[in-house]
Amino acid sequence: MDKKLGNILIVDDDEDILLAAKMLLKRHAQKVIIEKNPKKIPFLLNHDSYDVILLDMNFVEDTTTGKEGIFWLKEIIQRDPQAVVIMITAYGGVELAVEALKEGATDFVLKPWQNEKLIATISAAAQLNSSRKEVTTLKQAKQTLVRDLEQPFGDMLGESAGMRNVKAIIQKVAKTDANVLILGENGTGKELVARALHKQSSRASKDFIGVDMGAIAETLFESELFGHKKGAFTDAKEDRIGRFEIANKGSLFLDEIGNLPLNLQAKLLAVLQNREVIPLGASRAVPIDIRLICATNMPIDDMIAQKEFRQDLLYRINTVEVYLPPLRERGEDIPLLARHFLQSYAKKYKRPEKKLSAAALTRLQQYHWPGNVRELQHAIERTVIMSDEALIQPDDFFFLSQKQSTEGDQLNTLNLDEMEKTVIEKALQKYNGNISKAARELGLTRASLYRRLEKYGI
Ligand SMILES: Nc1ncnc2c1ncn2[C@@H]1O[C@H](COP(=O)(O)OP(=O)(O)OP(=O)(O)O)[C@@H](O)[C@H]1O
Repeated sequence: MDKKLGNILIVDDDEDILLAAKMLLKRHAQKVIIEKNPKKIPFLLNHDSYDVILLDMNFVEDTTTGKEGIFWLKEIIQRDPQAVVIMITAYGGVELAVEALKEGATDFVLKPWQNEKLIATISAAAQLNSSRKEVTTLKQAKQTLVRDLEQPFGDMLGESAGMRNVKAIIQKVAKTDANVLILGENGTGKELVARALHKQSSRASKDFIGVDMGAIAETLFESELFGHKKGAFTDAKEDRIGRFEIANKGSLFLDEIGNLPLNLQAKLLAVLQNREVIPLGASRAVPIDIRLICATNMPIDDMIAQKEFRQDLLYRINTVEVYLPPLRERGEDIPLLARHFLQSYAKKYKRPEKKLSAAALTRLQQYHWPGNVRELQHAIERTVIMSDEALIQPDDFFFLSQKQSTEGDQLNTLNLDEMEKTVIEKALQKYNGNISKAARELGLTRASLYRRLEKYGI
């Protein structure tokens, strides 16, 4: 028999009613839970989720006014505004029914009930519940998609040997379903490559869903990726679908994969092997069909040697590897990128288009760009806003390293890590410890800056 009524909870202080309802409904429902004592309602709500709740209007303490029923109805709705509650009463005056409906009840049945009528009422309520769930799921999927669409995403520029190599790999693998791992420092264009892979793949008409593992609290990784059922943990107030499910049939981009803790690496590996996810608190697995693209700026081979990253997971995610060289190693791309950013920011800020003097260009090519293309982009953006001249001169650019030298506070090391640490400290000093401002100045995301603070113990 089709158990389409789902999970039903019945709360009534009349044991005969409870047993009769259970006998009748258990043939149509997946599970029927009965309870005599309404005070158990909070406990029951915390421990399971119900598609429909049948609630008596009158309990022994207050037999006719319906106040106790309304009180428990409010309790239920407060805990779960989506709950579908049908009130039962033998004293079902119209007024009481209307009051219950106003308080959020879905429907009303009178005792003694006709079996067919009761089933029809519950069936309609269960359908309403599943529509509500569907709407919530769609809303969540839409929010994620809108966020992704809002991300700036343009063409990938660059004619250096390094960039030509990157574009050639993209062309070869985009059409396959091979898992791709993109390696490169922050701001080198890893996300751009991931999007290009999706755009040129057979999944292009489906979704590209990105997850920045560096920006999610460790405790939320699992629910974010795999989803959860209501009640799976304290804050799980409603079902939530994970990014794997949202990306189904499309591409899933896991940025900063090096941040995934070891226990979750094992779970991710199982998902990739079995091609299905089990949301937290769920008993059934959901099949998934995604193309996985991962990226990291971390030295993944060192992490494997240190046993911080699983070798077997690396083999799963790096069928093809794409390496993005840092901008300082592809200086010939700088003029092209700089002109492109000059043009787009002039348009964005409605400023007349400026040109770069030869000296300014040389300066850009000599700088070491720790924040790579993102830093160049921000440097140009600032110049477009600040400079009034049509021809941009070297002094129109502000770099952290320039500031240091004019302050007589030069870096006395050529060790990249030490340089980076010093530059980060300077940026924090400049902005009185404001992470967002320092990150923006450095051309890093907040998450990347946090990781570096941890790395250097700042
Ligand atoms: N080759 C390129 N052509 C044009 N724009 C680029 C190029 N590479 C990077 N960008 C731009 O630079 C910025 C940073 O790129 P992206 O976010 O892809 O870098 P990332 O390596 O993923 O950074 P992170 O490691 O910090 O997440 C974006 O605005 C992107 O559009």
